[in-house]
Amino acid sequence: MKVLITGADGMLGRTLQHELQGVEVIPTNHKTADITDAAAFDRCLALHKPDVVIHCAAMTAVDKCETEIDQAYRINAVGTENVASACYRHGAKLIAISTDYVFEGDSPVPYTEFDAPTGGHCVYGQSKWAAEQAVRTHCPNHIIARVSWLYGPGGPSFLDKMLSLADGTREVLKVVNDQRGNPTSTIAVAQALNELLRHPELVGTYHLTCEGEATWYDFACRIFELAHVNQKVIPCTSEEFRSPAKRPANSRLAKKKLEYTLNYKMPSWDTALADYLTRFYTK
Ligand SMILES: NC(=O)C1=CN([C@@H]2O[C@H](COP(=O)(O)OP(=O)(O)OC[C@H]3O[C@@H](n4cnc5c(N)ncnc54)[C@H](OP(=O)(O)O)[C@@H]3O)[C@@H](O)[C@H]2O)C=CC1
Ligand SMILES: Cc1cn([C@H]2C[C@H](O)[C@@H](COP(=O)(O)OP(=O)(O)O[C@H]3O[C@@H](C)C(=O)[C@@H](O)[C@H]3O)O2)c(=O)[nH]c1=O
Repeated sequence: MKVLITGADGMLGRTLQHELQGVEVIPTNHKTADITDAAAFDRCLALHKPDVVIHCAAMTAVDKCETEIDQAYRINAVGTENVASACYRHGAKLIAISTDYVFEGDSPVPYTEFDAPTGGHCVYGQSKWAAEQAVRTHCPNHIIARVSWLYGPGGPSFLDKMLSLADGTREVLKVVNDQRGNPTSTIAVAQALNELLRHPELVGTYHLTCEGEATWYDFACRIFELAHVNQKVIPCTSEEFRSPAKRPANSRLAKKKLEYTLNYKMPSWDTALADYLTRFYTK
């Protein structure tokens, strides 16, 4: 099976290049397959004839999307529309990576695959929601895989930011404690995608996030604890730590589809984080 990856030089794309098993991987990037150029992307699929496209390419700088709105929609929404319609024309299954930020975050319980997002409060989430709708409209043979709070080899991620901020120059770090989600390793996502690739009959929306929940503050504390970094962290509200983009208060995703169709369990975020730091972190 041939699997073409868009945005393969990004954090998730790089992990997928190493961790996908038993398939031929065709990595593409901005230069070899610019998703905003519909004709060029179509030619790319005509050339490689993949069975599956894993679509990772996106504009992921959440705060930057607030000011560069056209660019966010050009890449995330129109780019995905191009990928979806090319997949349909060339008979490739599309696995499109989406995000917890498509939800508003005001539910008191984790969101399931059967809850309807609105796009949330920020431009990044809204443009990714437009991307999801483009996938559903233009390529019936698809999986929309929502992931969240990713970290992985080489970053960039919240984990990398925390470890670089803890350089001994700051007495305390303030981290928000009123946004709750599922910190997720790109390796755990790759393993779940391996399982989905073994089941070409499966379609629709899937949540692929690690089990268990944390606030960004909990996540930061555990990163420092497991990495044996001595950094004081204090909890704050999102009002105190002001950012241009409004993130969801509740980003937790329930993994009902993995349970119903494959009986597959994602690892706990704590175990995945410990494994990751053991493998990839050196002081
Ligand atoms: N990081 C996270 O915490 C989360 C990510 N996601 C989703 O997962 C996916 C992968 O994210 P992640 O790996 O972290 O993101 P990265 O930002 O690390 O990687 C995205 C890649 O897409 C590339 N790209 C941007 N524009 C284009 C374009 N026009 N044509 C081709 N490639 C392009 C970027 O290239 P360049 O650098 O050259 O612009 C980059 O290599 C995305 O869809 C993201 O929305 C979902 C939830 C959480
Ligand atoms: C750096 C820093 C951030 N924060 C807060 C800001 C924000 O509310 C939260 C996370 O900040 P970040 O900007 O690192 O993370 P952010 O870019 O919002 O992460 C998101 O990225 C996109 C791509 C996704 O799809 C999401 O799933 C999610 O992973 O932590 C602090 O409280 N203290 C700090 O020192």
